[in-house]
Amino acid sequence: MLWRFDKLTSKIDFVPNHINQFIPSDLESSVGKLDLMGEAPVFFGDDLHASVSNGFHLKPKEFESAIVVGNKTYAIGGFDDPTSNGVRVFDKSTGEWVVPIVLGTKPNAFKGHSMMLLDSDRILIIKHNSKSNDCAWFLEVDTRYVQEQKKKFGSEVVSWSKGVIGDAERPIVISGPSGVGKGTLINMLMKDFPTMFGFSVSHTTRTPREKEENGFHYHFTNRSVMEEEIKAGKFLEFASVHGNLYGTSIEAVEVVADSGKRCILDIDVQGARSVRASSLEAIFIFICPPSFEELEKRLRARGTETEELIQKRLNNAKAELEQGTSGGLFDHILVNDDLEACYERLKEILGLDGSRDATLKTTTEVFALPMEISLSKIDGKIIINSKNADQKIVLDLTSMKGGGPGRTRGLRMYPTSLHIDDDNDENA
Ligand SMILES: Nc1ncnc2c1ncn2[C@@H]1O[C@H](COP(=O)(O)OP(=O)(O)OP(=O)(O)O)[C@@H](O)[C@H]1O
Ligand SMILES: Nc1nc2c(ncn2[C@@H]2O[C@H](COP(=O)(O)O)[C@@H](O)[C@H]2O)c(=O)[nH]1
Repeated sequence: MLWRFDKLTSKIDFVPNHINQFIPSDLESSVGKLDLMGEAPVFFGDDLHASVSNGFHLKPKEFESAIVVGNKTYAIGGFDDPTSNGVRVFDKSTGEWVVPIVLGTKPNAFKGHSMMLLDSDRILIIKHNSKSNDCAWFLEVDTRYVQEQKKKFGSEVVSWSKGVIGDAERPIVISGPSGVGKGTLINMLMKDFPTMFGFSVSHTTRTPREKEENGFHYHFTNRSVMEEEIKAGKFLEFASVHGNLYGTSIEAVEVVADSGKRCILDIDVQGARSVRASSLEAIFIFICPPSFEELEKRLRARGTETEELIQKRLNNAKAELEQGTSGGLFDHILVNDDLEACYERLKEILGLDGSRDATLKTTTEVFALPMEISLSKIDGKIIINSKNADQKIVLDLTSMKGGGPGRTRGLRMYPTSLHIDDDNDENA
C-alpha cells in the first residue's frame, strides 16, 4: 500500500497497489517544489471521487490513474466504460472537473498503464501487457496544436496520438489549382510505388463524378453531417473550395500511417495552410501550370465540370496561384508543363530518383512488453522497467516527429540487457 494526500478532502489514506502510481520526471519543474513536499503530486485513481462540483460522478473507473500538469490534473483510463471518453481534467484554478473534447483516436481499452509527463505539453502513456507496436501513446494536453484547438472550441481539449516505432517518412501535401495535374501525378506515384504511398481519402460535399468511388476517391457526404463531424473535432483540416466543403479527417491520415505507408494529401491552399499550422510535419509541394491558358485547356479537356464550374475554378485558380507561389507556405514549387519531367522532379524531391532503394522499408520487429511496468528516464531516454523480471526496454524519443492529431512517428524501441544503475535514474 502507498499513502496519498487528497488535496480536495485534505485526508490522508492509502492507495491499493493495483492502482498505477507514477510521479513524472518533469513534474518537479512543472509544479514546483512545494507540491513535492508532503503532498503527493499525483492524484491516484481513487482520489477522483472527491469532487463533483460540476455535477458528474467522479467515482474512479477501473484502471484509471492521474497525472498533474501545471494547474491541471488529467485522469486517464476507464476506456471500458461506455460513458467515459477516457480523459477527465481537474482544473485547480476553478476547482472543477471537466470532460474535455478528445481529438484523435483513443487507444483501445487496456488494463493498466504507466504515465510520464514529457516537455510539460504531452503525457506519454505506456500500456501494460501490450505489444511494442501498440504500447506507446501520447496525450497532448498543451502542444501548439492543442492550444489552437482550445481557442477554436473555447473549451478544454486534449488529443491522442499513437506512437509509431520506426522511420516513417513525412507525409506529403500536394496543392495547386484545379486541373493543374495533382491527381495525375499522385496516381503515377501510387502506381509506381504501391507499397510506399497511401492516399488520404478526403471528405467532400460535392457530387461524385462518373467513375468516382465512395471511400476510394472521396468520402462523399452531405454538408450537415460533415459540419457536425467538424464540430466534433474529427477533421485535421477543412475548407470551402469551389462552393463545396472538403476536408481531411484525422482518421484518413491515421489509416495510412497504420498501413505503414507514407501519406499523400491532395488538398487546396487553405487546407495546406491549416496542415502547416498543425503538428503533422509534412512536406508541402505546390504544382503550377505553365500558363493560365494551359490550365483552362486541361480543365476543359478533362470534361468533368460544367462551363459555370470551370469559370468558378479558373477564377479561384488566380488567388490560389498567388498564394501558393508567394513564399513561406510551400517547401517546393513545381511547374507541371511536360508531365514526365514534372514527375521526375517530384520523385527527386521525395528521394525516389534512384539515389536509394525505393522498395526498401524499415521493418521493426514486434515484441511483447512485460505485464507490469514502471517508467524512468535516463539520459533523455525512457526506460520501461519490468516490475517482476530483470528486463528493461529503451524507448528513444530523440527522433520523434510530428504529433497530434493521429500519430507520433520516429520512435525507437529496443530491449536492453545493459545494466542500468538506478542511482543515475532520474525517476527510480
Ligand atoms: N503535364 C500535363 N500536360 C498535359 N495534360 C496534363 C498534364 N498533367 C495533367 N494533365 C491533364 O490535365 C487534366 C487535369 O489533371 P488532374 O485531374 O490530375 O488535375 P488536378 O490538379 O488533380 O485537378 P483537381 O484539383 O480538379 O482535382 C487531366 O485530364 C490530365 O490528364
Ligand atoms: N482543403 C481541402 N481541399 C481538398 C480536399 N480534398 C480535395 N481538395 C481540393 O479540392 C479541389 C477540388 O477537388 P475536385 O476533386 O473537386 O476537383 C482540389 O484543389 C483539391 O486539392 C481536402 O480534404 N481538403
